[in-house]
Amino acid sequence: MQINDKVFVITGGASGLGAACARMIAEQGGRPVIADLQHEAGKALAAELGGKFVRCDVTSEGDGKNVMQHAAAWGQLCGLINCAGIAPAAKVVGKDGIHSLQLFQQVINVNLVGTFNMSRLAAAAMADNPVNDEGERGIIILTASVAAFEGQLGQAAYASSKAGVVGLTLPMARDLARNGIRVMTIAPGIFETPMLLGMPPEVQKALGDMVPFPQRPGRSAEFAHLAKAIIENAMLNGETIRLDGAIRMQPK
Ligand SMILES: CCCCCCCCCCCCCC(=O)CC(=O)SCCNC(=O)CCNC(=O)[C@H](O)C(C)(C)COP(=O)(O)OP(=O)(O)OC[C@H]1O[C@@H](n2cnc3c(N)ncnc32)[C@H](O)[C@@H]1OP(=O)(O)O
Ligand SMILES: NC(=O)C1=CN([C@@H]2O[C@H](COP(=O)(O)OP(=O)(O)OC[C@H]3O[C@@H](n4cnc5c(N)ncnc54)[C@H](O)[C@@H]3O)[C@@H](O)[C@H]2O)C=CC1
Repeated sequence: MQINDKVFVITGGASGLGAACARMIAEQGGRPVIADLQHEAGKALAAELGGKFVRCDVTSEGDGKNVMQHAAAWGQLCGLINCAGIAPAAKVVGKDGIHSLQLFQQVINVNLVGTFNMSRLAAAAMADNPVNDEGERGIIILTASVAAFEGQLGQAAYASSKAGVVGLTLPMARDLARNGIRVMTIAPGIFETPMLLGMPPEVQKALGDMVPFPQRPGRSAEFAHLAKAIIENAMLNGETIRLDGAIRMQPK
């Protein structure tokens, strides 16, 4: 799929990995539409990149439809990159007592249901595109996490939400093959973003030290680099790619 002059929606695009993807799309001559809750950061980045910002809660059908309408009004929507996500931590039974059911539902709702909501709406919008020389109409990238495979202590909600994203990848790719839309997932390891930097320094160091090589957190531009490769390689479909420096997370 070509990026130049095409519209790409990036959820969670106001920060971290999503912001890096919005920047990559702009650098490649594409038209990034940043869909995020963070109004100020989103508008500022959109202004810097010559993109657009649409305030959006990915769990909202109305917000998602509004994003796709803005995208379609700007040009040909050819891609969606789902980066919106939250990562609260709580043990099933911890010093503060039993894991909140509401918290579990919120994490699943944002990370899994929100990803599905935006993906189905983008797929419907892209299904009307003319095909390119590969027969493609669009590309959808989901963001999981290594926690989908090695969730740590306190990650019951987060890890299961990300395992759900991994599980969504192949059936959605199978469903959308007839529409010429590919679906791929990136499972990042430890990446230097506000989400990670919000953790205590000792936790950040412990995680960074777990990475065999390179022994450091990933950079957001490295995530965007893989997203670009996925967009441009028509043979990548229905799979989850770990981007993690060979980390295999320990219990804590
Ligand atoms: C303090 C850290 C804050 C973390 C904030 C979360 C931000 C997450 C951002 C992650 C970005 C996403 C990146 C990604 O996708 C890739 C990754 O996943 S990177 C890995 C990220 N890892 C985590 O997020 C780990 C999350 N888990 C935790 O932070 C901790 O497990 C948690 C804060 C949930 C609980 O910590 P803990 O200190 O162990 O508190 P506890 O409540 O479990 O226990 C403390 C202490 O209390 C006693 N106790 C506990 N349970 C009981 C019990 N049932 N009965 C009696 N006593 C109990 C006991 O003395 C405990 O001490 P221990 O040493 O554990 O015995
Ligand atoms: N930073 C890391 O180490 C890793 C991050 N990830 C995942 O990558 C994705 C991006 O994470 P980061 O860039 O690190 O985090 P971040 O916190 O920097 O960015 C997440 C963005 O999502 C937005 N968001 C949250 N809930 C939303 C909602 N309901 N609707 C719309 N936007 C919403 C936030 O406003 C924020 O701008 C997340 O899905 C996260 O779980 C996965 C593995 C590692």
